[in-house]
Amino acid sequence: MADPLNRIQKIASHLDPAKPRKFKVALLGAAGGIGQPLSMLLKMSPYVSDLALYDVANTPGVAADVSHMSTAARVRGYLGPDQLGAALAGAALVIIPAGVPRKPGMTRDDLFNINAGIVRGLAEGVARHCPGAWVAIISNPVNSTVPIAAEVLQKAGVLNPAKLFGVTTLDVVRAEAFVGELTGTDPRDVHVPVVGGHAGVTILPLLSQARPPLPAGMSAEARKALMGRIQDAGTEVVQAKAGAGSATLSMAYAAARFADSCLRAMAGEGPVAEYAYIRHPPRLGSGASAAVAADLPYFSSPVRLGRLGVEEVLPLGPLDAMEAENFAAMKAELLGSIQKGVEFAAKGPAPAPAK
Ligand SMILES: NC(=O)C1=CN([C@@H]2O[C@H](COP(=O)(O)OP(=O)(O)OC[C@H]3O[C@@H](n4cnc5c(N)ncnc54)[C@H](O)[C@@H]3O)[C@@H](O)[C@H]2O)C=CC1
Ligand SMILES: O=C([O-])CC(=O)C(=O)O
Repeated sequence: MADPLNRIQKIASHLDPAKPRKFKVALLGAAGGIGQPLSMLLKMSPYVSDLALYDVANTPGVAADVSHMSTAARVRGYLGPDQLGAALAGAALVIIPAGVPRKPGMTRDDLFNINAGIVRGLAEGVARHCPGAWVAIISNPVNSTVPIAAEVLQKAGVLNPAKLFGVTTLDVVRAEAFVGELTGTDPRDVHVPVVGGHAGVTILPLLSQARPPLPAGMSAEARKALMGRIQDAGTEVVQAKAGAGSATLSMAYAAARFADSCLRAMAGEGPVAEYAYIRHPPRLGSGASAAVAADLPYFSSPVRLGRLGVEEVLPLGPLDAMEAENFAAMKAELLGSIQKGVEFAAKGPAPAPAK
């Protein structure tokens, strides 16, 4: 068990009293199924000085409601494109869950036609109003929306791949929950790397690296079924909600956890270990990550976050036969989704000017 005094000293040695420890966070899509509970969780964060809640509908009510919580973060609501600039100005972290969710029978890619344009417009706003911010994209299909945002930021000359993330934390959270249930362990003590992308076969849980390990007697079929459950967990929720949307509460939990990692890293408490869908290489990484990058320009990877964003991309570690087979199977789909996003950003109609 870590010595708490050592931990405090380690944190203190990273802290620079001249550097800020609280930050403005802008949440775009704040009135939605994810946005509302995430607003509440962000209002509880000790790292948030200002919480800007932006949406095209209903933000005055959400902001009024959340602002009555007796925590320190100052809350303001922003409604519609005319107020996007004010919501973003000064933001250190922008979280984007804006867009439509799936209904039963749809794939995440079926959301592309609507959500691609939404993310492009909001990324334009980031480029104009807070070009140095960290940007965390939740809107699906994440495998394509992150490349779209990257292209928009690149065109504007402000892309820093170390600060652009697709949020895949929900996949990690689910793997922790399911492995915890299976092994009778508190999920907070479970560690399962989940890499790749955020749709079906592109979600690759590395169960061979699970801690605690899966039961020794677990059959290959049972391991495959567990991998399949993690990959299809989003669909499990979509079907259970039967037309009323997709995961919102577990996603808000996952996004709050990812935001906490980003803010702790910004505050100088790094290195903070995370998984996120990033453009490779955000920095010159290890040999292993460079090898991944050669084939797949975007990949959800184990990373270490510091003040400047992704400071290190860690190797994936050894894959067993089932994982290696899945890795090979994901490549074509992931590359296709990345290409679709890049082409959309390059060829699509010019976005409406962000205000
Ligand atoms: N990355 C992940 O692991 C997950 C991603 N998602 C995705 O998150 C997205 C949001 O899901 P929900 O919150 O359930 O949907 P929702 O429909 O409940 O909320 C979306 C919100 O976005 C707002 N919005 C639409 N266009 C906008 C714009 N141009 N600017 C600002 N706000 C805008 C809507 O007014 C609405 O309040 C979906 O695309 C969903 O697929 C959902 C769960 C997990
Ligand atoms: O499945 C969906 O459409 C929403 C999502 O990304 C998830 O729950 O992982």
